[in-house]
Amino acid sequence: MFLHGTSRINESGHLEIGGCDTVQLANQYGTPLYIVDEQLIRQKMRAFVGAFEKTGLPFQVGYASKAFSTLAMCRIVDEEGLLLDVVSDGELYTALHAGFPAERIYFHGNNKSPFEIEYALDAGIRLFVADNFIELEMLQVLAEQKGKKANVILRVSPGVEAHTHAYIQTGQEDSKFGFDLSSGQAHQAALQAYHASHLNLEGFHCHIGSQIFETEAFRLAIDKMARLAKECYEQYGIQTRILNVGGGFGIRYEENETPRPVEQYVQTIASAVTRAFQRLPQIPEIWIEPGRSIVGEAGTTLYTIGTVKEVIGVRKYVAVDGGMTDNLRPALYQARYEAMLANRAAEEADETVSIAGKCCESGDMLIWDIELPRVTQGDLLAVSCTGAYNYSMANNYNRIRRPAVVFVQNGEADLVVERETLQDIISQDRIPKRLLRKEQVKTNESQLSKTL
Ligand SMILES: Cc1ncc(COP(=O)(O)O)c(C=O)c1O
Ligand SMILES: N[C@@H](CCCC[NH3+])C(=O)O
Repeated sequence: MFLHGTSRINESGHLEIGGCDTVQLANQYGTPLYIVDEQLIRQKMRAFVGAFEKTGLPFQVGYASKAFSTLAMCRIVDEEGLLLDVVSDGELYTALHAGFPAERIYFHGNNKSPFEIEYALDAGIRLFVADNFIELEMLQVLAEQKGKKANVILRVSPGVEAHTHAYIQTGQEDSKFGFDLSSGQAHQAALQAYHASHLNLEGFHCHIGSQIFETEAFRLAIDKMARLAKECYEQYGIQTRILNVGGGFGIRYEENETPRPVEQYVQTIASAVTRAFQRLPQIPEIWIEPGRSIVGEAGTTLYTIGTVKEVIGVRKYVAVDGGMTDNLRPALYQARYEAMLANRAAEEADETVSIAGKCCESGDMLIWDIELPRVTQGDLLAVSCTGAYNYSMANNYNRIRRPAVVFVQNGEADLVVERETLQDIISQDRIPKRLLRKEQVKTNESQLSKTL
């Protein structure tokens, strides 16, 4: 397994992250356990900011909450001075509850509800990334009702196909996200927003997909967005003050993968924007909003190995105490991960096994064909690079409890999300009166009265 950030193999032959022995973490917090290397997160954020500072251009780095959102994470994003991208009332609530300043939060999403829009307007967020005509109308009406002006940038689908899994491509024309560029919808939306009495159009947004290794797709998208900005300026007098080019920068899940260094993505974006906007009155403030490239490599999931089944002459299945409930990505995108035995990290691999999850789904396989030392029940498996879209996509399939999350740094571990309890699993359930057994009626009613 490729070791990221502060991960190393310590003198006991155990995997250590942030100065904490993962075997001790497993004993203390149980498994499955998400371990997050706080120093690596901060380092990634600073790398984006530092790379932009070198360009001398106006910029803002945002963090896409969808990759991993908790109260503690919002505190770190705030301390590092980034903007925060949210896409739901839940992400907004988390941010505000963490004390994240509303004026650095902006709201994404292709189907924002009236409640979400009102909540965000009341909170006084920085802006909305408007996705479609119905939303523009809702924003105008709700802002007017509140006697406010809503700042907006328009999400545009630029018709650029990035080379990544089809389910995480978003910039192509046939997409559920954004105003289509080629049919003239984006121009029409710009005109509508510009003339709306309670909207303040500040610019444009595009996001071409996720886990992108090439830089060419970003350049192509920026060229198209600059053409849109130029046409809007020349035809309607609209000035583009912000150009948000999204996130999507690839990371190294497997040792043989070679994503570009952050500086290279930033350099490409900065020079593409400078060149493409040279005939316009001003270079817009460049925004990016990475998620995966900030938290992905910082996460490691620790599992306990349970059963082992050998299909003679075919394959050995090694089952862990989690699976598609804590990491949906292999089942959803055929995503590949690397792993090691955390308690025997220095030992040589001597067999090929496949790692199965514990859900009642044949597709619940975390890793096919991985080389490991001969495993036994009770060994600890550490799967690397699980910081992004793991905890945030975790679910309770089979009524499995979602794991705890610990942040580690300088030898200290802080529990930032508690493991769900069995009580949590039924906490939202209600039994209708007609299904209650006699002895349950009283308890249920007293519970209900407590909730009401
Ligand atoms: C609009 C938008 N911005 C930002 C992101 C974050 O992408 P990534 O985590 O690949 O950086 C996404 C997710 O793909 C997205 O849809
Ligand atoms: N959830 C996806 C990426 C996010 C897509 C959001 N536009 C993944 O795990 O890779």
